[in-house]
Amino acid sequence: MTLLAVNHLKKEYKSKRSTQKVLALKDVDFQVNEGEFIAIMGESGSGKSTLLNCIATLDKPTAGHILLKNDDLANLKDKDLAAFRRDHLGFVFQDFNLLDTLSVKDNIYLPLVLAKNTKGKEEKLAHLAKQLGIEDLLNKYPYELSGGQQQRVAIGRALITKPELLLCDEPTGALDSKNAADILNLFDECHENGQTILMVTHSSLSASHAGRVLFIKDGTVFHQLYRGDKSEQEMLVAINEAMTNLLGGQS
Ligand SMILES: Nc1ncnc2c1ncn2[C@@H]1O[C@H](COP(=O)(O)OP(=O)(O)OP(=O)(O)O)[C@@H](O)[C@H]1O
Repeated sequence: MTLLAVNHLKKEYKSKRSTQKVLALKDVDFQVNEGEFIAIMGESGSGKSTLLNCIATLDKPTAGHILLKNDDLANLKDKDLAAFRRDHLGFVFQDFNLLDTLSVKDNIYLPLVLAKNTKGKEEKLAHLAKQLGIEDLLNKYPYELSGGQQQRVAIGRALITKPELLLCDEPTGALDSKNAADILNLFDECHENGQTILMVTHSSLSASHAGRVLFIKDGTVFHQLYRGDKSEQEMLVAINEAMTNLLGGQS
């Protein structure tokens, strides 16, 4: 079943200083099925973050539509956007974005507290903490943790509401290769548990964990690569080939 439909999305930015316009997205069109793990790749400036921000309702498209479970995001009123994000989306960013004044436990609880939906929070936390391997960290503070540990906590915070869609922007960008691999294995597990994931990344290695990779160029999806029966290693080779052929050598 289609969870997310991005229909002919266009986003134009008007420059503040000149009358020139920047066409960040020209015509982006794709669908995401429930349970898919999709990576979005493209050169710097190709519009990946713009696309993610539009899906996250943090930015408004100039034209086109985004539908989550057939509901058009354009119909959401500004005052309802924060609640929409809280109730339907999970976010994982490159720089973790945890609150240093809250313990790990309270960081993870935060979306439930904001949604006034704290019933059964202890069981939810216990389940996630086990899955994420952070059971011993719950009473610590973010500044006491390594980058990899902080990202685990951020994933816990993103997943505690059981969001329909997990949006990730360079989730391994600030991590060393060992921690990045651990986080990617966690995404694999989440995916196996049925979580739908959309991940923007520059990293072929990260993208090789996805079931499908969308390559963005000139404001459109100009190529898609399906994992199919390929191993991670074979997918990595295929992604690097696609990048070399289609983007002109970016790795
Ligand atoms: N708020 C803005 N105002 C004006 N132009 C913008 C704005 N945000 C993005 N752009 C422009 O839109 C285009 C796409 O930017 P975007 O950040 O989406 O690219 P990206 O693929 O995410 O790049 P990177 O990989 O470097 O993060 C770029 O030309 C950028 O300069």
